[in-house]
Amino acid sequence: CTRYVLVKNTSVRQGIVDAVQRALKDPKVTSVVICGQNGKFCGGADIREFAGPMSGPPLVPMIHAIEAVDKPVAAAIEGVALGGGLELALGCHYRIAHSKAVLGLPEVTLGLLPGAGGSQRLPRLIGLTAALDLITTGRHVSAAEALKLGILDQVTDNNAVDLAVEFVRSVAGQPLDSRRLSTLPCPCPPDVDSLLDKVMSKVRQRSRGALAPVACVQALRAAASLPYAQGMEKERELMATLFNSGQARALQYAFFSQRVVGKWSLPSGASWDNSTARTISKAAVIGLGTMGRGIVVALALTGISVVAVETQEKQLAEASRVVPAMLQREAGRRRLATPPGVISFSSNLQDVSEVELVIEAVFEDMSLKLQVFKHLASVCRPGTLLCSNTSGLDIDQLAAVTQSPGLVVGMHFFAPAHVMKLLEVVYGPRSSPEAVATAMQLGKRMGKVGVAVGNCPGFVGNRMLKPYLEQANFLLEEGATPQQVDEALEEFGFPMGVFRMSDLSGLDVGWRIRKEAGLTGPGVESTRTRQGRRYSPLPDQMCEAGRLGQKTGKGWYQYDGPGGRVARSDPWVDIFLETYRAEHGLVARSITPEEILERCLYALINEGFNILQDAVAAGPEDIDAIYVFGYGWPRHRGGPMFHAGQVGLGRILERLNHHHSHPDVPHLKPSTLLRRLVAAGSPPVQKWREFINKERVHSQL
Ligand SMILES: CCCCCCCCCCCCC/C=C/C(=O)SCCNC(=O)CCNC(=O)[C@H](O)C(C)(C)COP(=O)(O)OP(=O)(O)OC[C@H]1O[C@@H](n2cnc3c(N)ncnc32)[C@H](O)[C@@H]1OP(=O)(O)O
Repeated sequence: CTRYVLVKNTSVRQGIVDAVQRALKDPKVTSVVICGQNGKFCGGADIREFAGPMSGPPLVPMIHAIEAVDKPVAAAIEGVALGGGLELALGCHYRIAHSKAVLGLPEVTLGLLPGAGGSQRLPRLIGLTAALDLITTGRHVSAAEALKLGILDQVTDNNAVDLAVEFVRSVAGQPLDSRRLSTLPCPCPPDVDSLLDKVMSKVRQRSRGALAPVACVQALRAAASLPYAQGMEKERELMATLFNSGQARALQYAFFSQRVVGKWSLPSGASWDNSTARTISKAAVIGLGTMGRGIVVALALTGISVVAVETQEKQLAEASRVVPAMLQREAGRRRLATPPGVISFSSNLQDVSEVELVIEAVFEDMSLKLQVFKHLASVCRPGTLLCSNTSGLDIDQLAAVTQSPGLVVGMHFFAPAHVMKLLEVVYGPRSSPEAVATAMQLGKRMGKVGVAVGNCPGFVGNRMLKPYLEQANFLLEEGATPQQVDEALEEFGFPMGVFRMSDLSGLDVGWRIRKEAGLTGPGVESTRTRQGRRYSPLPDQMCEAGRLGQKTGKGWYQYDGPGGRVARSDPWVDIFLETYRAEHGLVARSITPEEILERCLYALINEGFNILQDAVAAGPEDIDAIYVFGYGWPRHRGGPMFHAGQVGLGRILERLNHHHSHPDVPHLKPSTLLRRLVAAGSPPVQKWREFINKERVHSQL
């Protein structure tokens, strides 16, 4: 056995082709092991290569050549075998892995399918049913599961390369025909067509307009019904369509955005690589409503000891009963044998005196939060980090009532907090880099996508949501129905339209915020202009009528009683809207889905540009990650700012100008940043950060 070292600076693909050819020609070589460097087999193709023409030997013939070799070839899998990496391993005759290795074909998450033979070889190896699951979800599997599925031949806790070498030596000279997956039939269940139809309708429903999952099922149908060569032809055709689709570009952008946001920076120059995070082992959560309970579970799942405090006895009793069950369920879902963290419940704020970090999650009311922060400042030992789960209140105001404002940050979770991936980490002008670094690191430990954002009403996500909701309400005034608006947004790819979503979260949430802002409530005149701007009192009137959404069984839709989930249109709402329009002298007009999308989405995007201009978000990737991970923006559309680039900034500007000039559709004044970008020739989204920084230096923003 000779070890050929792949020369650095040569592309991996070229290196493999050369090494295999040399091994073939070398009579001393009886068998071949392909392994990776530094304990990692292969994470797949370099996604950045997809942006331009791919150079070097193509993967498909390379894998065919390996499969055709007449000496046994084994893949020794350590670390990861993902995408093209697993496809390469499938071309080998044997696969041997370390027990900690992770395998998968995640191409679907990048808008692609396993296009180097994976869609044809995997079902031939593990059967159509299991391959459909792995390929349409892109999920990663452990070595143990891969062994059970038949992807792997052996798994070891010791050195996988040594075992693979020993193994291929032992099989040298044995026939290899049955090991060449391309030559095997695809094991299928008897009712193959009905299985494929069922999976197709499931992925269509789940993926809401995404092309790749559908193409994956089509490729697997080919594997089930066609000879290998024709199946490969189908795989190539489907891959070519996906490869150049906007969706693949959007999903690949989303992959990198998720990683870019981890490299946070603050306007002060502090950043992820020059700030030190504290490692938290004891934390407290104050307030055990829906959000607080989810946060307790999220913390406990990371192994942190949590003091869970609730001063209302009834709420405390309920939380003490519900939270352990939630923890157990979530630990089971994550396949953890026992939940690692310890939770203690208390009604006494004094009990948080020994923790290193507190997350306040009480009712969204500034005076209450100020009271809690004052109390915490007196109870906690010096140096304790104080965080608020506020969804939009002023972090700086909270920091001002403590002795160490530098140790105060926002940690804005999204419901349910133990499930949703997004975490907005909100820094105020006085938040220290250490506090931001600690909150970001804690978020990462909880498996969240943390995004550092500046302090302004609503931060990033909810600030952008405001103009979106506002336009949706205006559209109702002008003649649309809640169903029409929701259908347009769901067709775009949102899991739920704006009105169905409002019904789910409760209409009273926004009502309370508007009351606090003095926009509605006793003594406020019922006009369509408030505080100098067009205002729609429609959602307030719904609340006044007791229609708070799903919880009351009635909202923009009707449900089968309080807590019902299935939304049905409600003639009451139609009459309510007609009466409202008549009272205000409004004449309903017909509104197209295009107008609904432009008015709602471009309003939201425009606010995104304002946020970038105000340096509340460091870059477009931050906004896009927030919308994809927290607000249901369809991932295959990249995020609102990426989408703006795909539509064309000139087009967005033109449509905003159009709607803005309409006398009854104000608030859509295009942002200065959008205008400056268009004037600069609409650079791609990846260049906006640089552009904004330059504009700022030259005081153009
Ligand atoms: C006319 C057109 C005709 C078209 C016809 C086309 C036919 C062409 C056929 C082509 C066939 C191609 C087939 C192959 C496809 C693929 O392989 S697609 C890629 C599949 N692989 C993946 O999706 C894996 C992605 N990566 C991960 O899941 C994780 O990164 C990891 C490997 C599990 C490691 O995780 P972790 O340790 O947490 O590190 P990260 O922070 O995630 O990553 C570290 C840095 O590495 C960068 N990175 C990771 N993977 C890739 C990648 N595949 N490509 C490029 N870069 C990658 C990541 O961005 C991080 O970078 P920094 O942020 O700069 O540190």
